[in-house]
Amino acid sequence: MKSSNITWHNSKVTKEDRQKQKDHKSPVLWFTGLSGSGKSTVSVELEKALYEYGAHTYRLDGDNVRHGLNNNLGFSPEDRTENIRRVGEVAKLMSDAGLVTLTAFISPYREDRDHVREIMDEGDFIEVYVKCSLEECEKRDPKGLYEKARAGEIKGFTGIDAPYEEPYNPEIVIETDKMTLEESVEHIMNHLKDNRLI
Ligand SMILES: Nc1ncnc2c1ncn2[C@@H]1O[C@H](COP(=O)(O)OS(=O)(=O)O)[C@@H](OP(=O)(O)O)[C@H]1O
Ligand SMILES: Nc1ncnc2c1ncn2[C@@H]1O[C@H](COP(=O)(O)OP(=O)(O)O)[C@@H](O)[C@H]1O
Repeated sequence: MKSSNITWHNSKVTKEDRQKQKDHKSPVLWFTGLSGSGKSTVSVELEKALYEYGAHTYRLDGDNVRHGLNNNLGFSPEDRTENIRRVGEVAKLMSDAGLVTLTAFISPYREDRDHVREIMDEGDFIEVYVKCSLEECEKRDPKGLYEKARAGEIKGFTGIDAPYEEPYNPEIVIETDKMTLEESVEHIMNHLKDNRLI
């Protein structure tokens, strides 16, 4: 809810100043996909590749942010929406700070991802659909959560008894059940270079 007693205070250093200083743009690469699809694995490798390329970057991850900023949120539809709303605002601040910002959240609801897109400056929001079959994600089950969900020990688990709404027009699709980790990272790096973002 907006309060009429809060007024925006402009800085003397602009987002464009910071991008010029860093010699790259500051897009938000929004990784979305099922649990176990590879959001964290790919974004960690991409972060390293961007760093070695000389870009200033930072990565936000669902598992990590839920230990701190969002440690009061669960997995109800409302809590997931609030999780994504908060992370979207933080990612916007990081983009404004001139960082190539990577976010790795299931972010299952189209409406929530579209809201983040809308608050970003034109061209800053790059939706990266980490596509992987539920069958493959369950086979991987890196944290044993699918097994717990199937056993009924976790209720409302994405893909099992909670929905995942696939992106309609993501800027990038990486199929981690068909592409190697290296191929995924290269594909994203090429997209960033081709679009003169880094
Ligand atoms: N019920 C339920 N559903 C889905 N995921 C669950 C759940 N409970 C815990 N976890 C673990 O939390 C990680 C997902 O957190 P996110 O913040 O990315 O989820 S969301 O965007 O709010 O939907 C997710 O991490 P990733 O596997 O990295 O996606 C899970 O390990
Ligand atoms: N081609 C691939 N790309 C990314 N991850 C892969 C690939 N093949 C297998 N994996 C494995 O899949 C799992 C993905 O887990 P994780 O990155 O935590 O996914 P998420 O963050 O989407 O939950 C990891 O154990 C990773 O080693």
